[in-house]
Amino acid sequence: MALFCIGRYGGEEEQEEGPEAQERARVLLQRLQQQARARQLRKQKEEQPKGGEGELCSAGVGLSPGGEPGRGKKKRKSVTEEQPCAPGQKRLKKRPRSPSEGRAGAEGSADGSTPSEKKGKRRNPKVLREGTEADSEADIKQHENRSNLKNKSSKKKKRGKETEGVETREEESSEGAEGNQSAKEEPSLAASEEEAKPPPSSLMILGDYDRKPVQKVQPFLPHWLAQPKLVQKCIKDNLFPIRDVPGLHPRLLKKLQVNGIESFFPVQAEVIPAILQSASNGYLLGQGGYRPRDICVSAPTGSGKTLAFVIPIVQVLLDRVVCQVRALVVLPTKELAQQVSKVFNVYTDGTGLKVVLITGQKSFAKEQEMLVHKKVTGYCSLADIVVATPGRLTDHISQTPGFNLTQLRFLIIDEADRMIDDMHQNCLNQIVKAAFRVENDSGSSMLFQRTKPGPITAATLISTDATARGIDIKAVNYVINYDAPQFIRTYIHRVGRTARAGKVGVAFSLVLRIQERRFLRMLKDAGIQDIKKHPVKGNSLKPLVQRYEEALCNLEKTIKVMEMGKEIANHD
Ligand SMILES: Nc1ncnc2c1ncn2[C@@H]1O[C@H](COP(=O)(O)OP(=O)(O)OP(=O)(O)O)[C@@H](O)[C@H]1O
Repeated sequence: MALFCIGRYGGEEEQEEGPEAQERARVLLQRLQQQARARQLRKQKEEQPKGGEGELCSAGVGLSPGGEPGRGKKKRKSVTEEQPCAPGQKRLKKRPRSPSEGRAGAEGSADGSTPSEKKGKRRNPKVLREGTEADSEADIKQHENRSNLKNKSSKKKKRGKETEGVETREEESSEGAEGNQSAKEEPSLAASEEEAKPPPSSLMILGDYDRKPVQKVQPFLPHWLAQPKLVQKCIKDNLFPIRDVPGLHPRLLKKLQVNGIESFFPVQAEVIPAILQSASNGYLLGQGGYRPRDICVSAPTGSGKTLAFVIPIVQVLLDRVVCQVRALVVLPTKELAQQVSKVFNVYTDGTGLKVVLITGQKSFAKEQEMLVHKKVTGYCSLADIVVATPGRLTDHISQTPGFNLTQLRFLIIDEADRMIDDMHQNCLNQIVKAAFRVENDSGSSMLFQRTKPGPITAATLISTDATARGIDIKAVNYVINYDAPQFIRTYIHRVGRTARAGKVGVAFSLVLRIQERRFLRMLKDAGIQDIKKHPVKGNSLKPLVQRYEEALCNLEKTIKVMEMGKEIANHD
């Protein structure tokens, strides 16, 4: 600010006042310089007995916080080296000057004052400086001391700044020369200020390095998550006759009936019309012509989530003309993908829509043949609906020429929570990237979270946690947890293999006495009641040990046979 004032007053007043003003300026300038020298001597005297430590402290004040040691030293250098330099003079020529300017500049130099230094200091954005050049000299020394210390620890940093420093120096030097001229141009103002109150030798730190309080990000739940549409949990009491659901295609109504479905479950009654509504005019559009809504569904295991997306997808694609991948369902395991593709096959049968399953159960080349066909005119899709596991899908995205997801209308991430748990995010990113490439702007995505099977023997499903989710096997009446699940989620996915689709089922959990308390508390916290305790005496289990071991041997053999069967299928 002070610098600005000096510059603004330059020239004109002096021209008006003529030689008198010039003389006055010269005298005042001399007085200023004397004062500065006196102050410098005083300071040196004061500082001498204190030794190095004291100097460093004061240098700390002189420097802006986080000081720029390299720059401080450079400035000093630039002052002596660049004082007479041309750029400053060139700039001086640019605007009209009073005759006094030249003299004042010459005087400044003669007395060892360093215009660029003065101006450089004043223009330091971090420090508002009001001292005289003597202060500047002292400060520069302090800068140097400090920079010497800092340089040891930050040589690299300094090197980086040197180039920057050179530029700054040049600029400061030229500006400094100008500033010096201006300072001399306005002796009366400077002098009167100087006399009224001696220039403070201290520096004012503006504090631009002060730590600003980090704003706390308030947790925010989007509306759809904060206020979800709740659906009835109890299936049996909340059935919706399929004819009452608006907008259902007669063809699908018939198919549903043929497959023994007369009523929709609550989640279906909610989701099916919502998706159909977005496609009511043949295009996928949301309300008011906006992008169709994304839907996130979280419903209990066995509540009918598969049909909730299969039915509307098939209906929307019924009228498609060209075969293109328009629906993609991604599931974490082959078994789940197989299960879902079967349901699609049931409802697309006789419609011309093609469903392709890509899970790695077949060879990569075979899957490529199922997905695309190469013609003279280019590739054409052989799939309308792709049901896939993430790994294989991403392989096709990157390696199958002609496999194109840009016409996608529906992206279903089934078992979304698990996909995230299992670190499939990277695959998801690639899928979404491919699906939402520029051409596709009207995509809609859905997240379905469901609750997987392992080796199945004739009548018993023996499942690990890794295979306990989502698999739908008809008429499973009992689930036996032969160890206590650690987490409620694991428990729910395991027991969810029974009591599906509103039916009843029973789950047994074998729990050691030491595990009992924790297990019961976990169920209670989850609101699971109706638990009956059946104490089993250790002795009564002994006769069963042999049978149990035999069963394990049989299981091992069965798994081997199944693995061999899969390998043969892969080679076909
Ligand atoms: N409206 C319906 N009427 C009769 N049965 C139905 C109906 N909808 C679905 N089902 C049957 O209910 C069972 C469970 O359905 P589904 O597998 O879709 O459940 P889910 O919610 O996906 O379960 P999970 O989360 O465990 O995968 C299936 O056998 C399915 O055929």
